[in-house]
Amino acid sequence: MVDKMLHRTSFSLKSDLGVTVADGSDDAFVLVVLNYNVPKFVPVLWNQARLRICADGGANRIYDEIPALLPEEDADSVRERYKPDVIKGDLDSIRPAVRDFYLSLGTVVIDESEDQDTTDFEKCIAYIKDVDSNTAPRKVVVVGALGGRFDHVLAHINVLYKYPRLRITLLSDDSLLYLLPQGFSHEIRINCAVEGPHCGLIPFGTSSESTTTTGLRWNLNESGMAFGSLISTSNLLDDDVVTVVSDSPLIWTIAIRQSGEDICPT
Ligand SMILES: Nc1ncnc2c1ncn2[C@@H]1O[C@H](COP(=O)(O)OP(=O)(O)OP(=O)(O)O)[C@@H](O)[C@H]1O
Ligand SMILES: Cc1ncc(C[n+]2csc(CCO)c2C)c(N)n1
Repeated sequence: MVDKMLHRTSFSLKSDLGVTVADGSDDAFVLVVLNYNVPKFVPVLWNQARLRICADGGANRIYDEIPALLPEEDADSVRERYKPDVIKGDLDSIRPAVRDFYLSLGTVVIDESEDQDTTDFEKCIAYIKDVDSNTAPRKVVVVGALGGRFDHVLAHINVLYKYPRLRITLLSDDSLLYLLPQGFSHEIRINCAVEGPHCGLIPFGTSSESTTTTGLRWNLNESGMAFGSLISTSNLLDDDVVTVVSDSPLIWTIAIRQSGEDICPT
């Protein structure tokens, strides 16, 4: 009997209640900001996160783009309110003035320029795994993770495979994705306020000899999947619960619902 792993997108992207999810709650998450387009809902996510980490030049994005997303507020007070807890990386992209601004507010800045074998994103994930002492479930939401340079995007997906015990969600304005690790049966509870209806199951890295799903328009029934033959893209939700059983780790991806699309499938 394999254990069941439950997946649920518990964050909200729509309304800013100004509430941090309680530390220790199953829904608590760490927000990681990368150096790519900041999605418009980042201020909302920021307020729900228990810890906020910028990967090197991700700090420039917060400094420059959050005030632009909140144009009715004074830019300097927005910058003081949206202060990263930690900035980590090889620090070749953060502007000195941005580094000094956040240092003066008490942000912890960690320079690992001697490590040229792991990306700034992976350095942030290593911080969460090894340094963050919070005992809450290690859920991580990463923004600026999809789109942009293709080698970076592949490195982001590789980190999911390197840290299968962290529950890392990569997020953009259009999609989210996470790993369904090998050795579990997976139950994905759809949060229809945030995600759907287009979705996919991708055998990155390793092909699958046998995958079985329920809850999709085009289910797999002990089907093989591999690049060069079948991968499941442009699939659709047929239920608010999707189950996946596979002999391989798979990437689950689902569209972010755009405003105006609020229809749950059942
Ligand atoms: N063009 C891009 N597209 C997608 N992701 C990016 C892009 N540029 C940076 N990132 C992400 O943001 C993180 C911080 O980026 P930064 O610009 O500070 O450094 P970099 O020198 O490009 O990245 P690294 O030092 O990690 O190779 C990177 O580790 C990567 O995860
Ligand atoms: C085989 C191999 N390929 C590429 C790099 C380059 N690299 C990978 S991560 C990183 C750090 C970027 O901040 C750099 C420079 C390497 N080291 N080893």
